Amino acid sequence: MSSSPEILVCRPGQDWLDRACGLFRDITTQTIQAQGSCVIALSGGTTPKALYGALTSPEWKTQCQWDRMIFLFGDERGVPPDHPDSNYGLALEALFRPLGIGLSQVHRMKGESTDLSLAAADYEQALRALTHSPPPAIPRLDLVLLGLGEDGHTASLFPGTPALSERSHLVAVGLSPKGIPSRLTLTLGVINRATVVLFLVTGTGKAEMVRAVLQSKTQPERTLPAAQVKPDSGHLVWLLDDAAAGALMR
Ligand SMILES: O=C(O)[C@H](O)[C@@H](O)[C@H](O)[C@H](O)COP(=O)(O)O
Repeated sequence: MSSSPEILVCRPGQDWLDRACGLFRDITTQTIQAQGSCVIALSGGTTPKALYGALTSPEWKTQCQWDRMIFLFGDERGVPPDHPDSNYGLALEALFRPLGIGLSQVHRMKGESTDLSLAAADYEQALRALTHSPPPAIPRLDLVLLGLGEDGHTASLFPGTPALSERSHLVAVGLSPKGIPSRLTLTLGVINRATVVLFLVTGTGKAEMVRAVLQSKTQPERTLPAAQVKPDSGHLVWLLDDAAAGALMR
């Protein structure tokens, strides 16, 4: 079991973005120095858009070794890549294209599949092949970026859903709150095996959930997926802006 999470708090906006970019640069550079490449699972939602914009800015884009990175996704919505909700679509437009990252470095989840269970199995197979991790090994990703939902979900692991309790598969089908198969997600086994897990959380809307996950004394890990992210031996970092951290000091 790893030590307790490292919690970093910055002023909102550019301070938070600069700290996020600095962490991304340092983690990827150290990993590439040590092993020649860095396998990263990108998070979804809207927060990554600001991060990608900062990483592709003149200040940061020359500080990372992009050609040594392999990009996976922590989760994907059940939509085609050109849909506005696609996590891959956002990364393609805001990160991969601007940086000229070759699509051979990118492995997307096929959210458009009419059979999400098959898409999950395919992604699991690709993940195992990419990381040379045949069953029963669990791939060790170098960096997993995560966001936090206001209900405590992370990736597409929603409270009380089968994907959250999935222990034998690396990738599962995420159910929408209405119970409709609508997403693909890495499962906790993969996430908790990572060398570094970095939560990127901003805004007052997340403050109460940040406090519930990080400070609650009533065993939040029993119900809140984000509280179940406890890397086995890796490093867990929460990068919060003042707004998201606002309830921690109460
Ligand atoms: O595909 C997704 O929606 C995400 O992976 C999800 O876990 C996201 O990270 C959180 O819901 C936070 O989303 P925001 O960044 O939009 O607040």
